[in-house]
Amino acid sequence: MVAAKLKTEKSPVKRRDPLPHDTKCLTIDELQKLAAENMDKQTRDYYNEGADKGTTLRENLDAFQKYRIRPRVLRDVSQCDPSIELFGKSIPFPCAIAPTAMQKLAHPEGEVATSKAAAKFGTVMGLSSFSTTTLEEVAEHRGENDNVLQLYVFEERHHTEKLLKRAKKAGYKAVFLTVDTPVLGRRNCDIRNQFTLPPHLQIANFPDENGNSSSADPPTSKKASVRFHTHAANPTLSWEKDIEWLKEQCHPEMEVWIKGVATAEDTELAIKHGVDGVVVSNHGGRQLDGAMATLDALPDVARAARGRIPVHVDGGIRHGTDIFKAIALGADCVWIGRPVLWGLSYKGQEGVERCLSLLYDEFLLCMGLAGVKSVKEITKEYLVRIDGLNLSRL
Ligand SMILES: Cc1cc2nc3c(=O)[nH]c(=O)nc-3n(C[C@H](O)[C@H](O)[C@H](O)COP(=O)(O)O)c2cc1C
Ligand SMILES: CCCCC(=O)C(=O)O
Repeated sequence: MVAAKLKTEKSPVKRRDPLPHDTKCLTIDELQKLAAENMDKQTRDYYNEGADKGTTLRENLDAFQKYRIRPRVLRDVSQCDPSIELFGKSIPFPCAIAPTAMQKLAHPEGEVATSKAAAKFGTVMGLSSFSTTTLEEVAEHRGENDNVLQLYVFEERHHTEKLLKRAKKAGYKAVFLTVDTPVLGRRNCDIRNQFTLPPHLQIANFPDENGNSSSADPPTSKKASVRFHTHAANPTLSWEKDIEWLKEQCHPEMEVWIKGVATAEDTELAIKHGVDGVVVSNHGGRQLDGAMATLDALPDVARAARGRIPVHVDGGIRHGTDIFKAIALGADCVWIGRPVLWGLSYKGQEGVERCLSLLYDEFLLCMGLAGVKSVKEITKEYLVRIDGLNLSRL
């Protein structure tokens, strides 16, 4: 009698309606295989490769296998709530869409399809500066959703200034300054394939003097004002010179986050310089090959932040249990890069929804089976680390 009464007093947790199963695509690994069938070699290589020998790309994935979950039982998990708050709004689970460039290579609707999927699902989308759709067009499809703009601060500041004004006007919530790209990582497949955007696609955010969007021309071309080969990397960026400037351009309308932090020292500096949040990232293993896996870097960053700013992480997340482990090691939220591109390539908007939905279902299942009812309950108490044959508590 008492138990029944207690149950009715609980506020019911609104769960997402599950998508009907796609029996060909029940895991992110299957999604990757299905996507590969729809991409040409240049696109597949560009999306999937890591820098140099691919060590960091592999370790981003493998790092999750160093941990196992310590499930607790008899906890009444009938009302699990996987939602969190991001930018002051509730999102269904602690997972958002990382910015990835040139999404029309994956699907003709490109970034618009991703924005629609994010809106329908209710999570935040990160848009790359090097998108094949303008930031305004992407924003038109975001519904009630928040989007953030990933930023490369170019040596010619005026390009960045213009972009920031447009982002503010279009209602972007934050800019994520990518800081792991002072020089461009070595991507051997792209070199071999002589990677370039097909002529019908443009880097849409940077029109040339005649108002035409720039294409990803080879570096020899003089046509475009901003080209990703020449502009993504900016070796001159520094804490002192650029962060203050960026905050002046963005605040108070847009938050300033730093994407690509890996150490406690840089986390301290980020806080000292007044940034609003950090993303532990190594650019999906596409920049410094031999850098730490992001999951290995995360605990140090989270310890240094001491809850003063949010700490997010990306890299190698391919299953709901990976999200659980990242949260347990101190992340407030994770971002996913390649799985979204695979979803896009598989079925456009529907494929991205499928990708998010698979991860959501897996995460919710993991919470229930591990015995936690809310995301804030997920702590390192729920993990053990595997060292050879030994399991150690954290
Ligand atoms: C094809 C591709 C393009 C990317 N483009 C950008 C970009 O324009 N800006 C950026 O900051 N990060 C970019 N990233 C990195 C992602 O934002 C993210 O850090 C990474 O993909 C996370 O790892 P995951 O792919 O294993 O999830 C890109 C990643 C990929 C795979
Ligand atoms: C070439 C740099 C822009 C896109 C990017 O960040 C990536 O491919 O990782």
